[in-house]
Amino acid sequence: MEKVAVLGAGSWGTALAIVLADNGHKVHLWTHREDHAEEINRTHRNERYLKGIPIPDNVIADSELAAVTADTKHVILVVPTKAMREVCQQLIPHLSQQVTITHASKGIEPETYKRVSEVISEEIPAELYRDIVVLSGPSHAEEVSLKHPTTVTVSAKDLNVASTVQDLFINEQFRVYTSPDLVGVELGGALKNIIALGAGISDGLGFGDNAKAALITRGLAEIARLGTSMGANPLTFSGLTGIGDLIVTCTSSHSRNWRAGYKLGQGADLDQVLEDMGMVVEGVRTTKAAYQLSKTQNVDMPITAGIYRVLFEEADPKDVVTQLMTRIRRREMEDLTNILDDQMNN
Ligand SMILES: NC(=O)C1=CN([C@@H]2O[C@H](COP(=O)(O)OP(=O)(O)OC[C@H]3O[C@@H](n4cnc5c(N)ncnc54)[C@H](OP(=O)(O)O)[C@@H]3O)[C@@H](O)[C@H]2O)C=CC1
Ligand SMILES: O=C(CO)COP(=O)(O)O
Repeated sequence: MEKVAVLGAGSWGTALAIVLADNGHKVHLWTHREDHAEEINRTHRNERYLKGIPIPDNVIADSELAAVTADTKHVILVVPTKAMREVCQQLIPHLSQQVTITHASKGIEPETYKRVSEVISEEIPAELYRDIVVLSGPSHAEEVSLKHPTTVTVSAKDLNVASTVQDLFINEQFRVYTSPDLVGVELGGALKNIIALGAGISDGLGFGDNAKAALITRGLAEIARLGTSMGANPLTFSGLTGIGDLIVTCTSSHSRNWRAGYKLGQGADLDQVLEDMGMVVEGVRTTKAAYQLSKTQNVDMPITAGIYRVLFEEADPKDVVTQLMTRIRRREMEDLTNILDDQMNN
């Protein structure tokens, strides 16, 4: 059994800490607030982030990074992507031996367009870690903490290191696969949040299952287009971290992205929605990043562009739906039909 440091005591950090504790590991859960650590240790609950869920005794919360990281080979980073650079910088002085860094955050940094593993590798000197692993897939913290069956994927440049993280987390309720496609796994997890905002907007406008299915399917098409242009394997998007996470986030009221979208569809103001949520809604920043990326990569992403206009240009969601539905007529599998056309003509 290992000592594992989990950095970030929100819903996902706490749920992953519980999985690790269930596997017999000694888990040190870092929160940047001393009163939060004290409350978790006293009540064995994290009521604000995971209501009513008991936290096992082998999870110890702490606000001191030195104590959390001492004698550990595994550091799990689970803070919102916005906080990732800052937390990495705080972590550096406490890394006395080479660790495996796993992150479970889902986002892309606006302006730099960096994936989370790229942000981590920019901040933490390479000699301080073995490799950077991503853990992603369809996994709402609320259900994981209830031990409902869940499947996720881990990926890293070195698949042997990803396998050690698979060993750490896997159990009868939490099945962990490995994948060699780090780029695809990270991008699928980040980009699905944009489409989940769209699915929420669609539901908030009162549309039904047809619209939702259209968003999921056409959303996947544009995620795969951008992803492959950035070096991902297109097959990854038909897996857990692609379509799997897209389905769970677009159809579940657990999803903060879906819930934020739902309120926007009903006419609420974005700042108010984010304030009321009290938890991270990663899709907002990632929409900005993906919208910028679609331009630099010259990739058509009409749904992302529409959601960008709703979030940042005060577009009326109803008008955006009309614009999407009245775009120039297309063939459905544009890339596939282009290939077939080429084959027929040669
Ligand atoms: N929730 C889920 O089901 C899943 C979430 N994820 C991903 O996990 C990541 C974290 O999400 P989640 O746990 O849900 O987020 P939450 O909003 O539930 O919690 C965020 C946590 O991060 C802390 N935090 C925020 N800023 C900082 C900072 N600068 N330094 C230190 N700690 C900070 C918050 O502290 P404070 O309380 O002080 O604000 C809080 O403990 C996201 O990228 C998300 O997409 C992935 C899969 C599932
Ligand atoms: O990524 C998630 C489930 O896989 C959680 O999604 P939300 O951040 O929208 O709640």
